[in-house]
Amino acid sequence: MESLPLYLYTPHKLSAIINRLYTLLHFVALTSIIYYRLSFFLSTPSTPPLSLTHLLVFASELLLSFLWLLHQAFTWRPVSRTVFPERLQQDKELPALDVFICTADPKKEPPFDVMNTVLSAMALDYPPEKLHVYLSDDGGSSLTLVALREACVFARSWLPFCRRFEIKTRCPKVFFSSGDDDHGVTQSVEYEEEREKIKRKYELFKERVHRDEEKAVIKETSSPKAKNHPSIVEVVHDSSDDVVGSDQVQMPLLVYVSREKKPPHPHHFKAGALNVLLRVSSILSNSSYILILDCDMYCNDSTSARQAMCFHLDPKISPSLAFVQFPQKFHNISKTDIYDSQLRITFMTRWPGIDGIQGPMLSGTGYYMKREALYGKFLQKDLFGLKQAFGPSNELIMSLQHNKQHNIIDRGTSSSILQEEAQFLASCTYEKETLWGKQASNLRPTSASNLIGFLYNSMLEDYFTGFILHCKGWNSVFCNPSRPAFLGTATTKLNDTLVQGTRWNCGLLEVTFSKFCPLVYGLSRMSVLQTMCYAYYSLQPLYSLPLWCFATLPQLCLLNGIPLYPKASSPWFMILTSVFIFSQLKNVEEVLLTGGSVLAWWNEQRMWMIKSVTAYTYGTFDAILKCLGMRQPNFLPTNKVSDNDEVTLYQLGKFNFQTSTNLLVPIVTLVVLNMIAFAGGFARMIISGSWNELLGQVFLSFYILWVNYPIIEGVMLRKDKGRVPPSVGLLSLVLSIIFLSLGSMVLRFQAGIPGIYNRNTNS
Ligand SMILES: O=c1ccn([C@@H]2O[C@H](COP(=O)(O)OP(=O)(O)O[C@H]3O[C@H](CO)[C@@H](O)[C@H](O)[C@H]3O)[C@@H](O)[C@H]2O)c(=O)[nH]1
Ligand SMILES: [Mn+2]
Repeated sequence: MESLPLYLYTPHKLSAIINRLYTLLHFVALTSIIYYRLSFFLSTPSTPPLSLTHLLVFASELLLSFLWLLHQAFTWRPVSRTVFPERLQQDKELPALDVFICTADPKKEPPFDVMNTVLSAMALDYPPEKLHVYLSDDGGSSLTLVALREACVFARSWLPFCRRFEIKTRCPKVFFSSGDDDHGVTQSVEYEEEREKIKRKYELFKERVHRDEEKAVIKETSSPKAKNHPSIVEVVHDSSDDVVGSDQVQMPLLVYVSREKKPPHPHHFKAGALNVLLRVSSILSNSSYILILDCDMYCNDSTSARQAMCFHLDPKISPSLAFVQFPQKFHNISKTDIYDSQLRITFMTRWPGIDGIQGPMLSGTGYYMKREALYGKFLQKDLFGLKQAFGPSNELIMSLQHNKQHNIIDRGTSSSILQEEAQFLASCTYEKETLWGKQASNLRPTSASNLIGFLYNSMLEDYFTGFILHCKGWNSVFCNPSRPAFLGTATTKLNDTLVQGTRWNCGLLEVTFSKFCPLVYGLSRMSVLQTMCYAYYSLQPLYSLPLWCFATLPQLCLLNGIPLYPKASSPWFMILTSVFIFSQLKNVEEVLLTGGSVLAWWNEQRMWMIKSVTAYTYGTFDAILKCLGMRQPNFLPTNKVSDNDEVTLYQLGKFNFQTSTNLLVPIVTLVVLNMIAFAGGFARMIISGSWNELLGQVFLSFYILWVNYPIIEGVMLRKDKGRVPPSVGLLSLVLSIIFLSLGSMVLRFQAGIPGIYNRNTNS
């Protein structure tokens, strides 16, 4: 008898039809606009040189159109999936699971919160003897280690409590602060008593960790240790210690890993940390599947592992399935979400779309990875080759061959040799001359197109590693259950959002500039649609060019009375307007369909503009400098703590302009520039009656100002701490005036050359 399917796959046919129709219509309109521009340029070929402004605007239109086209791949075949974990085999048939949690900085990532993530992972609804939790501490902080030991003690009470009362929220901090006891067992006196008991233990645990944190703050203000320390591997809890049958509960294996760091050795940030965990875990537990979590991403649904297994254990898709990706969701999103911190479009529109092609991109956290996918397909017998690829550790090589062996359980922790070996695997020289972190296409003929571990080429290790996996023919699936499987901490400060965005976009361009540029490398290795999706991301930072252009040049021309767009009375104007309106309407439709509001769409528009002229722009510079070898890569972990004022501003939906000047000046300058241009242009339009020629440009400025009203407010109206500092406002005004005066001079100089502008007015 055929068993029931473990999951259901639902293509969204109606959405697909609507999306494709829209794509087609929009494509025709865009082509006609390009035709219009070209015929305009070619109509009077005898009068060179062409106006630079026209060319730049046209180039921007082309680039925007191209990015739009690439993006259509995400909307081509949207699907969704439903899982039936209750249909899984018995517990004893489930595969072993390792959980990797990374932390890097005890100040930005408070140990107590990290421990809550660890506890939520230990409490996953999975056979404890098959669950192994690893914490990587790149900060090398004794604080984290001590906190982990405390967490382990608390887990002895917390885990049985969760299991006994079928608690749903297994992150203790959330459980004790939310007040709703959403447990599966009906309320009882026994439960209440037990809850009180655990709560006291929890408070004690919290107190201890916080006390240590405070002590540490006094002691070490800046910790040079983070960059220079030996490797530490400590098995905090070994499940073979648990006496089965006694009233003591079984607990998962819990291991603390702090890899060695020494100044001249590159440590490759998170990818490096994950690779160390891969090696260390391979000789301790060597589970076939791995859940990867950022230290702020707690497990909000303890059944996520079983949900993921519905895909990994499905005989039809399992052989080629590399990972099951859950969306990143956040516990601290405010109603207005002014910074678009929830990354709605990524996880609600794009991932369900790409799931209908070859599967979602790797998203850094909240995914269940098949270990084998990260080990490449090496010839099993070639010991020399294996050592060249994986490094000198015999234990590690053995683990590759005995896939299901749980070394620590088989041999016991007493094996100090194993401990030593783990330390060796976490040393900073281990990877020298090996293939760890490399995409090995042309390194050795025997390992053609192989990768080992998470790849180092890009700071966006997730995007790049996922890309290479897909190129190698692996698939992924997107699992988006109604109860969020994981919840993280979203950025609630403009500065954090933009700094993070700069890192991401730099990471994307690092891939674009490499020989793995998705548009070229991907095309021969995966479907056109999947390539388009990856190419879209790899070129996303280029939005900065057209957005800078559209925020300055039409405005400059407007002030000088030079039209750039067709006359309002011409049919071309209609086409241009409808392209604008329909693309916005389509956007609104998407936002509404994914549960957002019109306000959310409006906020997304603004953040897209802001990010384009800051994060995308700086990310591009960073990537170029890095390519030229003029800049070292740097992964500054995102802040996971914020003070009360910041949170209040965010909750109120008010922009917090306490942002580094580098990031703030471009935004404010462009807004001020548009204010001047709009005022000047509008006046000119009224006085000279040239509305027919200038309407397009006046509207563009108006639209930019309308969307960015909160910035105007921040410069001119607000008096609170979060306003735009007057000095920045002044600097921006000066910069705008300089740009507009210099620009006007150039335009006048160009206009001096006969035959340039006189023909524009005829079009
Ligand atoms: O040298 C480092 C730097 C960071 N991390 C850890 O990496 C994780 C992600 O860092 P975070 O500062 O939270 O960056 P985000 O930009 O918020 O993270 C997103 O983007 C990253 C890629 O830039 C992905 O790796 C993440 O999974 C994804 O959530 C955190 O747990 C850090 O502790 C390390 O372990 N070592
Ligand atoms: Mn993060």
